[in-house]
Amino acid sequence: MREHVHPAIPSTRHLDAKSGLRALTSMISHPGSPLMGLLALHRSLRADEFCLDAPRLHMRVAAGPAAVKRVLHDEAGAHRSRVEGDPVTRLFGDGLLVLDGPEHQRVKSLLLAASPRSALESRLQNSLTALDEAVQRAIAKGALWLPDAPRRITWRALEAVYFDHALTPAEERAHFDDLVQLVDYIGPGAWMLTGRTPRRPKAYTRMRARLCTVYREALERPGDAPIHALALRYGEAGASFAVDQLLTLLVAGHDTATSLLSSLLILLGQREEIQSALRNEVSAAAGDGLPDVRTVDELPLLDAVVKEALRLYPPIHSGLRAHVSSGERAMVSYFLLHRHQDFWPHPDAFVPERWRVSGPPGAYTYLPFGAGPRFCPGATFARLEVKWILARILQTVRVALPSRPPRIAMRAALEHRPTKIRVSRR
Ligand code: HEM
Repeated sequence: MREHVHPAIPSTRHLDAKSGLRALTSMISHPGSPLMGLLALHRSLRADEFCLDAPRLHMRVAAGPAAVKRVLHDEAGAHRSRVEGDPVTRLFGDGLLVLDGPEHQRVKSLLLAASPRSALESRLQNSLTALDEAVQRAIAKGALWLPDAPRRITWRALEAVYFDHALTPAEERAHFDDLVQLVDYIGPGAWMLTGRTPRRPKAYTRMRARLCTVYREALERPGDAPIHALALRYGEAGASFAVDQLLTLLVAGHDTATSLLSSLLILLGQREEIQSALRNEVSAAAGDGLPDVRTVDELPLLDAVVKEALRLYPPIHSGLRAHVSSGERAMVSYFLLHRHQDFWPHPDAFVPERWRVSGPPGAYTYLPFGAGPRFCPGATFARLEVKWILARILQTVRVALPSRPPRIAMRAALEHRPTKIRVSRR
């Protein structure tokens, strides 16, 4: 195994011309994207930790288990989550993603305590009729547009379960573009090279105002959703802080599930035989009616397919950190880790069967939800909702890709370029 514990870390500056050109070409041409370029770099440098060096950019990339463990776990206290003034900080204010230290711990514990698996399961189960309406509306048009259709569905699920709020079609129409603008704002961009943070979009003010209203409703109407735990703890006086948490949950929670659902639909559109086997599995367990959340969660092929999609296309492709004293930026690349050729046979292929034989090939080789103090607090909910939505889609329609698979883009989450998935009733 190649691990650099006290490394003289190789850098992109050390690339020979041929490898550098290959990585560059991969970044800008089909089937490339910055992520595929990063993969090409990783394979060229043959190192589990390396530096990306460009004018105004110096970033350490952790891409092997030991290097990743060091950043996420062993040296977690030496890293801040965010850099002052970057778009994530400007958008989420004091949101969980931005907070560090004891305040981070407090908010995270509160949210985790308010979202035990049993409560998530029953809250999701209670919102299935509304969720199904969104699924049926999306497929009624004879095609599923990615990423818009999954975005609408997962947004609804998130608000129902975490905010105890039934998103109305009018609200959805009024704020869908706002949601997209917020996601666009925090994606990697020229600001990483220029150091100049773009202005916050107007959508920020509109979405915050909407979330303030949702929060006030929760203050007046107690319940057991995570929003009620925030309301109980922070009340009216701490409304601004609580709304920072809601905005964080909204964006972090729906954009990732959108990405995963899009990947699944694309992969199943390409692999008719797996799609068909999955449909049989769902039908055998649930017939044609609305499946039960727990039943769907326990289906073995569905579980393997979701795990493999998360490996191949981890929605959060990277975790960014900044070293507390040096300010040096570090990137944990979940994408590179999941396609590491020393650990995964056929790393770039979609092979759900690998999960039916065994688990991940070692500690810190498979981290779709991160690890250490900043692991994802929405992991359980994400798995439950995505499995259910996918099962419901497959119960109702066949999905087919019209042409070759779309390119992937390195946005806030990993995103497939806009794609039309044809659907036909079974
Ligand atoms: C398939 C869906 C999801 C995936 C793959 C995913 C993945 C991740 C990963 C990898 C991290 C750690 C990032 C890092 O290392 O910097 C993370 C953090 C986070 N996720 Fe998720 N996530 C998903 C869904 C959700 C949902 C549904 C929610 C909310 C309900 C959520 C809320 C968050 C928050 C708030 C953080 C920051 C945690 C912290 O900084 O302590 N995520 N997620």
